[in-house]
Amino acid sequence: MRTITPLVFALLLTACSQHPQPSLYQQLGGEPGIAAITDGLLQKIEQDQRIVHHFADTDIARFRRLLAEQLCNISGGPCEYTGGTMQESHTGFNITLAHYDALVENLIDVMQQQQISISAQNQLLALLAPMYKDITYR
Ligand code: HEM
Repeated sequence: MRTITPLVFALLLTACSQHPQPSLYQQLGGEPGIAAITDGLLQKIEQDQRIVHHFADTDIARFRRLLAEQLCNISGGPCEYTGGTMQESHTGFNITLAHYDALVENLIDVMQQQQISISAQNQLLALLAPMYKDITYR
């Protein structure tokens, strides 16, 4: 018994350490979760007078597809992002930091409504935050 107990303990420890943490993609609800976040964000943008004008000439179906691809890709999901770079896609729109903050505020509201954990929300926001340099004042 004395020799078996440490062995069992070691095996249990190994099993625990090999149990993977859910990826951010999984924490966001996988493909259906990201589809719901994207749709929710589009609805919020549509109602937000601070930023809706930027999308007046945008092909919304294409934007929806590319945004979902990008959220899937950066959160570790099995998707390829097929859109343009953030810099080229946002050039000429005169997007300010206030516009950027408005969009992020909408995204947080949507994630809150979808009951995404605060930890997962923060992980996604941390991935998006550095993009502001490529999106604003272009
Ligand atoms: C974290 C922030 C953002 C992310 C991740 C993001 C992501 C994207 C993606 C993936 C696209 C499609 C790229 C393509 O057309 O190839 C796009 C396009 C676009 N984004 Fe953003 N975006 C962000 C912030 C903003 C903000 C703050 C605004 C304005 C308030 C904005 C306005 C637009 C517009 C108008 C388009 C469509 C451009 C067109 O019609 O060709 N985006 N964005």
